[in-house]
Amino acid sequence: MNMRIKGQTSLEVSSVLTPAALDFLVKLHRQFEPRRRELMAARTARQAQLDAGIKPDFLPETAHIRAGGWQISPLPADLLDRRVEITGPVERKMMINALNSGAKSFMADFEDSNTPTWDNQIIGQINVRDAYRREISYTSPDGKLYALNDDIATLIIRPRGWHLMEKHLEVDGEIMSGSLFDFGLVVFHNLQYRLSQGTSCYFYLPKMESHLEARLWNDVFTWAEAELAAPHGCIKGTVLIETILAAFEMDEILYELREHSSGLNAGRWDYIFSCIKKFRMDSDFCLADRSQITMTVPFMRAYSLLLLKTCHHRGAPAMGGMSAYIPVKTDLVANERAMSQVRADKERDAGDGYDGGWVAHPGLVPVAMAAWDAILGDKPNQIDKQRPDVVSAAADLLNFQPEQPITEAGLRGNISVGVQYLASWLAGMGCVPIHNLMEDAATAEISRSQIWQWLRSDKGVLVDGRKVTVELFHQWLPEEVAKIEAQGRYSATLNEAAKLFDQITTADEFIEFLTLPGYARIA
Ligand SMILES: CC(=O)SCCNC(=O)CCNC(=O)[C@H](O)C(C)(C)COP(=O)(O)OP(=O)(O)OC[C@H]1O[C@@H](n2cnc3c(N)ncnc32)[C@H](O)[C@@H]1OP(=O)(O)O
Ligand SMILES: O=CC(=O)O
Ligand SMILES: [Mg+2]
Repeated sequence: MNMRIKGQTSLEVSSVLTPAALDFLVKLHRQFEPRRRELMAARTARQAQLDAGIKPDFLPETAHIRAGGWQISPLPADLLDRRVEITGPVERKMMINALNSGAKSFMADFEDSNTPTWDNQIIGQINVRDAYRREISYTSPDGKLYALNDDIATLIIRPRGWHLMEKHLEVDGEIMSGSLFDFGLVVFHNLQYRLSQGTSCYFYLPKMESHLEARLWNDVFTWAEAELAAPHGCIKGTVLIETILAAFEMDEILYELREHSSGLNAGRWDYIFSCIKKFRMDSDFCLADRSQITMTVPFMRAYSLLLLKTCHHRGAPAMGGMSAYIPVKTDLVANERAMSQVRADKERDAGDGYDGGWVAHPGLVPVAMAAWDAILGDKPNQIDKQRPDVVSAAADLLNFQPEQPITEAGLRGNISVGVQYLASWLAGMGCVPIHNLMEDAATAEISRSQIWQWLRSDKGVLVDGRKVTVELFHQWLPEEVAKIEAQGRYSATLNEAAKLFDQITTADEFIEFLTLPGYARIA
């Protein structure tokens, strides 16, 4: 077997990377890595078209799929009611808290909220394995014991996106895809066990840009089922629609995965990032401060309603995304503001027809539950609620408003969030509270890509008339770093984070994902 483990070895590593598991990963790599590479090259080619001013539209070659009367296969019983889904990194204590939170389902995250250090990936796999078997427990340094309740959330796993690699494992001299590594280990160690318990392995599939990428996931699922002697269609995947290009291919994505589909989710934060990234060279494109880009601005509303309509037409769950507001322990007024923001967000999604939505924190489960209970009552979901009234044309999806205000506070906020998040990420924590909001890789991407774009666009002008320039950025970057330093946060990684933030913001070429140069810097 031509394979090399480049990460540190330990008892934990050997318990995950057993000879049989490695054999499975090697086969998975050989089978699918060439197609993954082709699809990454196709992303680059598509970007060149966008840079040349060719606007995305619904695909003419798949019109027959959009017009067809097909539906996705029936859902398993434990995916019928997902009215509240909690999410969080694959950290042991948090996984126990999430499973016990009262939410119907829990997305354990190897992606946006996780720094993919070797340790996090391997320990995360152990935590997932123990959670599936209900053998997960934890004692905190101060002696508090964590164990599972009788009634726990259904576990759903989010592997890394197609662009991320696992540099600690080489097959035939090539480093392995992070998606295939995460997915492969989860199903290899757990699928047969889950089936023996009358359930299965369920996934969230992130950051796809086309239905051909969904076809690759579908083929990976089918291959894994055959290899592990599991019934075809038992693995299920919910696709995050979190890129502007995928919004034009929602029917096609559901169609590709129709025997493995458990619906779509409106991944709002990466979606906003994707809009900025894909139209970065469009002189007409510019978005206002990050705080202004809410779910009710025209292009976000068009996307969220189209997702809902598409899912229900195909008998698929439509899952809402995440408000970034989190409980504020130290300030009652700020806490009540956060709760009412989350309440409004969930009530809008539930009222529109969504079948459930994400929360970032156990303290938000009751608020979200109340919003869906009020609409659903005893029904598990509202997939039967059709939305023929929704018409989201290409022009609606591309109606990028508002362009203003861009403010000093918005620009400084983006610098502060970007640097703090990178400092945390480099220290191994992929999700943190900053300025009382949940920040993860997707929200931080918005902050840094906005500045890149404002620097280059004629429209990148502050409300007071000042143009956003490299000089202004270089004046405010050290000022914001000094404020973070004064709070004593992230001292070990702050300088490196500030340097990296400066590089990716001022680089001539747009860096596709901040986690790519970030990954080169972690062990
Ligand atoms: C764009 C996207 O991709 S969204 C999906 C990715 N993002 C996420 O999954 C968000 C996950 N959330 C989190 O990581 C955290 O809630 C944060 C970082 C936002 C806030 O963290 P903190 O400020 O440390 O939370 P806080 O101190 O209030 O935590 C209180 C308790 O709740 C637990 N907790 C907080 N969030 C979660 C969670 N999402 N899942 C499980 N437990 C949680 C903490 O572990 C802590 O437990 P303890 O009292 O037993 O020690
Ligand atoms: O993954 C979710 C998002 O909003 O991004
Ligand atoms: Mg995302």
